[in-house]
Amino acid sequence: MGERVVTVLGAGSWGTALALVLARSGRTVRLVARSDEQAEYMHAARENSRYLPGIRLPDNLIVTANTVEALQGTVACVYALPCAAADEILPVLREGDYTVIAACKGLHPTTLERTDQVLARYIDLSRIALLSGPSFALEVAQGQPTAITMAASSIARAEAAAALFDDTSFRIYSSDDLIGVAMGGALKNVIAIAAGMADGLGFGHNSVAAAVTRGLAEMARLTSACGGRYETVMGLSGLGDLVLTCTGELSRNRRFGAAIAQGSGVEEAVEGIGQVVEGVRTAAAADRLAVKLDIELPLMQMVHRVLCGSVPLQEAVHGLMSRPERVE
Ligand SMILES: NC(=O)C1=CN([C@@H]2O[C@H](COP(=O)(O)OP(=O)(O)OC[C@H]3O[C@@H](n4cnc5c(N)ncnc54)[C@H](O)[C@@H]3O)[C@@H](O)[C@H]2O)C=CC1
Ligand SMILES: O=C(CO)COP(=O)(O)O
Repeated sequence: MGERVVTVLGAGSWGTALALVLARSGRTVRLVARSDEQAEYMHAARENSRYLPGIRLPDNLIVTANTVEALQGTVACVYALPCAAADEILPVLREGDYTVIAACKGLHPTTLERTDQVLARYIDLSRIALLSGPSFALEVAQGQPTAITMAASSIARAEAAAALFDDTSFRIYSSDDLIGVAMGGALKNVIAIAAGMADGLGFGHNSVAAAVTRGLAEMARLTSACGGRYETVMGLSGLGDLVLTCTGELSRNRRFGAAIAQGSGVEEAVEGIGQVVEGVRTAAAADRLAVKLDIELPLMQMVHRVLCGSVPLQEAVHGLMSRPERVE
């Protein structure tokens, strides 16, 4: 199976890192960039200098901008683009029998759909898998030990998708809880924004620990209400990724929260980071889901209110801390 072709859509940080893992696993990898210019540059320089500078692209990793050609004869297609691009890109993947592995993390801000639901609008459930868990692209690209989860509608399908990645530094656990894995990856970004805000306000470790723990309770509540499993939230794709992004300096969502606390506007903070910050859209979705499902998500809803300017950050902190005390 060493010669099998895998296509990766998205030559940003995560797509490039996953393409590197697949190439190290012996696959022939076609990495699809957004423009011919970007593809030609990366292909010639053997580097993604904007997103992962200094990391060499091996010869079995081909960079192209032609999605249709890149999908010919492929056994799997990894969707490693921001969630916002899904409705533009996924129709191209409708035909074909290859597995589609979505590696993006977010909830749709208006339809409130999870990644697996967005995919299911275009692709048969038997072809869908989700890859999610604590995995900063840079560390993955550097070959540092990483453990992550592959979910599909059955364990056998998840294992088959996981088997494409055969790099010992990239250890994949399997799950048949698509809902739980999709929710964990999306919601941890909202809590990471809160943790970044606490940091930006000059608060210490106590506040981050509080955000992680109470954030986890909110993630479990919302995931259960949507039909996902509590144990999944406690695993790599939930708690694992939550801890990583709430504490790791590499997290864009965390850095975004810190920039907001230091006075940046939302657009300015995203621009400053220069990469996707999925938690902004997901905070809006979580806020609406809380209302729709009649459940309490104080931290996530407060993040959304701060981001849309309806509550000043200092007032949000006071509001959260002065809620009636309750049994844990
Ligand atoms: N970077 C990381 O450490 C990880 C990222 N993810 C997830 O992977 C997804 C992608 O994130 P990153 O690669 O980090 O983002 P990024 O900001 O590094 O790169 C995004 C790439 O998508 C391209 N792009 C954006 N909109 C497009 C469109 N409409 N059509 C074609 N190309 C488009 C951009 O040109 C860029 O190359 C996100 O959902 C993120 O949450 C998941 C795990 C780790
Ligand atoms: O999802 C990630 C790591 O698992 C990356 O998080 P950020 O998008 O916050 O950088």
